[in-house]
Amino acid sequence: MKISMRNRKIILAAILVAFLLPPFLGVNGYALQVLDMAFIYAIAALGVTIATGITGMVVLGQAAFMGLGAYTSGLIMTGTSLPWWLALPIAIVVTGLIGAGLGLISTRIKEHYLAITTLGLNEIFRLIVLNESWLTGGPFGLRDIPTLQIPVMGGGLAQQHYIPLFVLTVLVYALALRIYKTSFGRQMRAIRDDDLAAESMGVNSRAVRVMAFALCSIFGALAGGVFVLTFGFISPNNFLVFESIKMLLMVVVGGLGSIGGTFLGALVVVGLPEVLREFQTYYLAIFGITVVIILLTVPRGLGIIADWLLAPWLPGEEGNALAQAKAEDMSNAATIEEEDERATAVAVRLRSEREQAVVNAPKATGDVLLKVENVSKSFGGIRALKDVRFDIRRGEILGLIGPNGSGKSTMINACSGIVRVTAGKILLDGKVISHLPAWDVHAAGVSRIFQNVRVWNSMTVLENVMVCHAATRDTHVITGAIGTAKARADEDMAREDALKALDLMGIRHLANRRASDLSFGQSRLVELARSIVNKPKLLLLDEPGAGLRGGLIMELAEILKQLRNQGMTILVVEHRVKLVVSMCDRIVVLNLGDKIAEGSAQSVARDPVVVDAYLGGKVERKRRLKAIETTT
Ligand SMILES: Nc1ncnc2c1ncn2[C@@H]1O[C@H](COP(=O)(O)OP(=O)(O)OP(=O)(O)O)[C@@H](O)[C@H]1O
Repeated sequence: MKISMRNRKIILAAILVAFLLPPFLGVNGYALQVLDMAFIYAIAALGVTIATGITGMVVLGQAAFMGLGAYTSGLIMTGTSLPWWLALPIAIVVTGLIGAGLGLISTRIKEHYLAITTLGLNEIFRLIVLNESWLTGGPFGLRDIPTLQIPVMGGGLAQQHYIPLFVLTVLVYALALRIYKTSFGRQMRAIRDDDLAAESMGVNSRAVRVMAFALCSIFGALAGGVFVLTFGFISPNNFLVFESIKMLLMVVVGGLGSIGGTFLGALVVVGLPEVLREFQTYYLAIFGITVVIILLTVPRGLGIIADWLLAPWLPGEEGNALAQAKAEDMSNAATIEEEDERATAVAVRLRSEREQAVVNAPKATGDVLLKVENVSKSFGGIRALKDVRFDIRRGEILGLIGPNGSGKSTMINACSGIVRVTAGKILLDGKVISHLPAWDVHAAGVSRIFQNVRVWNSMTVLENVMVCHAATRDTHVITGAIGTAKARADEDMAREDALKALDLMGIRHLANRRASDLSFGQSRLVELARSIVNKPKLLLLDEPGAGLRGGLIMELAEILKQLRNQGMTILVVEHRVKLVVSMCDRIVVLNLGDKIAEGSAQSVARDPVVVDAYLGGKVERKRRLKAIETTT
């Protein structure tokens, strides 16, 4: 049974209202205190979800950020006469700045090294707090910090804080959901799915990682500050490495990367051990077994429930892919024959459009757009490129061919900023780009597709294309989340252009489909749409026809010609000689890293050096045989 988005909103509203009821139903103070704790941890764990689940950096030091926020606000309140509403923001800013600084360092560390490094943060924090006892109270902690009294809520502190804490948690989660959908959220997810593809599509992975780290620490500091206001006492034991691991467990139980799931994960990890306490010495073992059962039965964690409920606020019509939605997608998926028919129809449409447009098409000016000047690239002892030089003229399609291992992909990677050249330089419009990071090369006007399809699988097709649009790239995470008029206008522009690019590829109908559910050919077209949405000056294509069938190859050739007619310059690596000859104005041939020929398709095809390189010495052997035959 499919429940509509409207009904899901109603169910969620009912659940939220139910959460407000316990203080009015006579629930005891201890249970309320456990729930208060769960809300605080839910806020801190959300930081881990942003850094680890959404951006893909394994952060195991969240307890240290939580402690930093707690101690900073506690010290301000006890040491000065500043009220909590000033102490808390100061603690958040201080922790956020420290988090951003650590984030800057962490961009140089990846995967498990980052996990180990951030694990060390807990110990560094603990030792500082223990040793600087003149300030922190050492092992005895900070006592008698003024708690937040809200007498109007009635009852003890746990009761007084319950509703404000729940409302704060809902607001923080709503903010995170907004960030998730903004340009910044898309960039975080693109980095997690495939950082190399993200960087070469213009995402400044360094800046995004630093900001994600800062956000993680800010959520930790907020939780720490609220912890102080709720309990009025902190000690190093509240922020041990075990707490960081507990928060990671909340994120995993909640389904890595699921915002709503993190809340459920926090409820389970904080609440379940308390429920199981009656089993005394066995309660932790039972808790562990329950968590394992949850993860075995629902590998995507409790996020599967939360994402279903939050689908109206998640990207794409269906939110995160549920089994049901996936099944529908599969049944809607086109058969191979239908796909071929559609591709052929698009190719025919594009051809007739091109024939009509060709009269008005901007002519190739012939001036040099990209200059490859004596470029060499070595990988250890392997010389992938040796002193290669050629030009790409504005408005042409230049083919780059050569046998396997001749250096074609390396050349494309060098032109797109993914590999640094060992010698020589590459200039775009007279400016050197070979020393720039990939995202700056993209901003300069160079876009690309990869030899193996590299779409961002967890995102929708539309989001895949919108990530690459420059208009929203610089939108700040805060203005994006607030939704200022400019941020909204940029977002609209990016969406409109992305839909146009999908239209050109004939796949607009797939806009809300998750990229992981696409066929190979469809993914290729998404990659192409992604690479042209920013209207690049130069498009680099590394074997765009690889893995495509007849109809799609025809469509691809038509699309490329169409793009050329619109004034785009294209460098294409392709093995299919027929495709190269039909598309390219000129061809450059590489062999073992050397440029061995350059010219029109016909002249290159007749060049004996090229034929020899492709046939591996057969020409020479034939010539010798012929010489022997004539002499005998
Ligand atoms: N990252 C790398 N590390 C080490 N060697 C590399 C790396 N990338 C490429 N090479 C080597 O450089 C040479 C050129 O490789 P490249 O992938 O550029 O060739 P290609 O012409 O694109 O080949 P193919 O047509 O098979 O894709 C090969 O010998 C390859 O093994």
